[in-house]
Amino acid sequence: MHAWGDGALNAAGDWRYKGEGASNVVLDYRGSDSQLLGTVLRIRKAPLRENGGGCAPVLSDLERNLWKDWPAVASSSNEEELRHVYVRDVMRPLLGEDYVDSGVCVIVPVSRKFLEDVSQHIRANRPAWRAEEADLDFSSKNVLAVCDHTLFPGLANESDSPTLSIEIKPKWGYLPQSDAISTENHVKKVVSRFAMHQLLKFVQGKIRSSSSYCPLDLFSGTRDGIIKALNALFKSPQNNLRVFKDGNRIFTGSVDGAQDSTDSSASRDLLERSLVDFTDSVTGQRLDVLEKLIAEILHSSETLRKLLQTQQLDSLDIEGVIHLYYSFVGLHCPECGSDKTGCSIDSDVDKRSVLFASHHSMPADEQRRNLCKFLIAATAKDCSLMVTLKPLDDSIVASSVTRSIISCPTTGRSYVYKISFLDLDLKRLDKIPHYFRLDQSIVKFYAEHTT
Ligand SMILES: O=P(O)(O)O[C@@H]1[C@@H](OP(=O)(O)O)[C@H](OP(=O)(O)O)[C@H](O)[C@H](OP(=O)(O)O)[C@H]1OP(=O)(O)O
Ligand SMILES: Nc1ncnc2c1ncn2[C@@H]1O[C@H](COP(=O)(O)OP(=O)(O)OP(=O)(O)O)[C@@H](O)[C@H]1O
Ligand SMILES: [Zn+2]
Repeated sequence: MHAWGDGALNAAGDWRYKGEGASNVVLDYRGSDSQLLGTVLRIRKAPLRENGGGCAPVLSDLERNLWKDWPAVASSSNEEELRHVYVRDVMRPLLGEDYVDSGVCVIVPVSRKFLEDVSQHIRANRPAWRAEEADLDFSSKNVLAVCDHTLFPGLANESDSPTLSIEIKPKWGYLPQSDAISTENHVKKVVSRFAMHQLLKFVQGKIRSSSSYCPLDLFSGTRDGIIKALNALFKSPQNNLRVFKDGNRIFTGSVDGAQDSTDSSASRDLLERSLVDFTDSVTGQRLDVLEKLIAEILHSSETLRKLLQTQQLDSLDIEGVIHLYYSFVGLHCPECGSDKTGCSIDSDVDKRSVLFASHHSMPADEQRRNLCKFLIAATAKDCSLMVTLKPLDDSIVASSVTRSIISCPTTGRSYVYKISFLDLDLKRLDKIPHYFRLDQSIVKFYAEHTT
């Protein structure tokens, strides 16, 4: 990767808006320095209105204690270093070295002027609702430079065939079964978190219609389940699916300002047309072919299984973890039923009071390790997976011997592909009360509106 010197980032105009989430804006390089092609910058955002949910720039004393099993994480001195070492030391060993490229991540110093220029330059490309909520964090001294996973660096010059990238944000792939879940919230054990959250998002006006995508299908371990999930994602991409062609976003959902669900058939038609040089099939069938091809790749790979295992590190559920949190931070637990249920005749409440008392009296180190597992799982429930493919033609056969190759189950055409995880940021300890409130809102709202 490029040797970044002081002031390597001067020309804001060389960097193009590629996308953003709640916390970061990502730019790809469009300038003339060939060494920077294939690099993206990931720049932290800061909320425009302080909403009380903002994070401290680096770890608090409590968090340093929490993460002490990973010394480089605990001693991080700035946000970019924290992100980098958390991916390298915590997430990469869990998800697999082949799919997490923390090795080619560089922390690059930036000036305030560069960040301000970039902010101006990308304004028109940002979805209005994102721009109203946050701008770049102009106080950042560094940004992260990482590999652009929508491209195959090195293969671009060898072949004219297009590179396609499918980015999926899978969300929660399992149903929690913890004893800490109250009887009144039993629905959590049978309905996916994603489906329940859709209802709340719809009423809050965050989505225009409910998606039929079910993460349980994606993580089912079956080809048919994966195809069913992909089919629903293409019909209702929301913020769970994006497609890039040669690094340019060509398909997305409402989060990026695109039409959603019932309106997305027009953009699906456009996508079909963009696939003309990618699959060997006729119009009307290309998306089907693509879905089966992606399903084949995901089914034959260990990535979804590893991701699910990492999500399942949360075995106590937030209804159990909230008690560990209050003990760990040394505050009175406002959620605990133990002081309110003395006269209860409900045996579920009694049983759970005993369970929560045992959470509060758990040895501090065990509490700490369970909190770490919960937060690691939270990262795995929010990250994205990018599958990038390129038709394998004679010009790249020779250079692809060490790469993964898949044969399309419908057409037999061969593709070189890679799978990468994105957005493996650390979730902060002080977000746990928010997780509890959100969980309760989602499940209560769902229960009220479906019974
Ligand atoms: O809480 P959730 O499940 O809604 O997830 C949030 C995401 O909402 P989603 O439901 O995927 O649309 C949310 O995504 P959007 O902003 O809705 O695109 C963020 O990814 C957020 O993470 P962070 O604040 O960047 O650390 C996510 O927060 P975390 O829960 O991962 O901390
Ligand atoms: N290394 C990369 N290569 C190519 N595209 C990327 C890369 N990293 C991020 N992107 C694009 O930028 C978008 C935003 O990045 P990212 O998911 O890291 O933001 P975030 O704010 O952390 O997201 P979230 O809202 O999930 O917390 C991604 O959805 C993806 O489309
Ligand atoms: Zn408690």
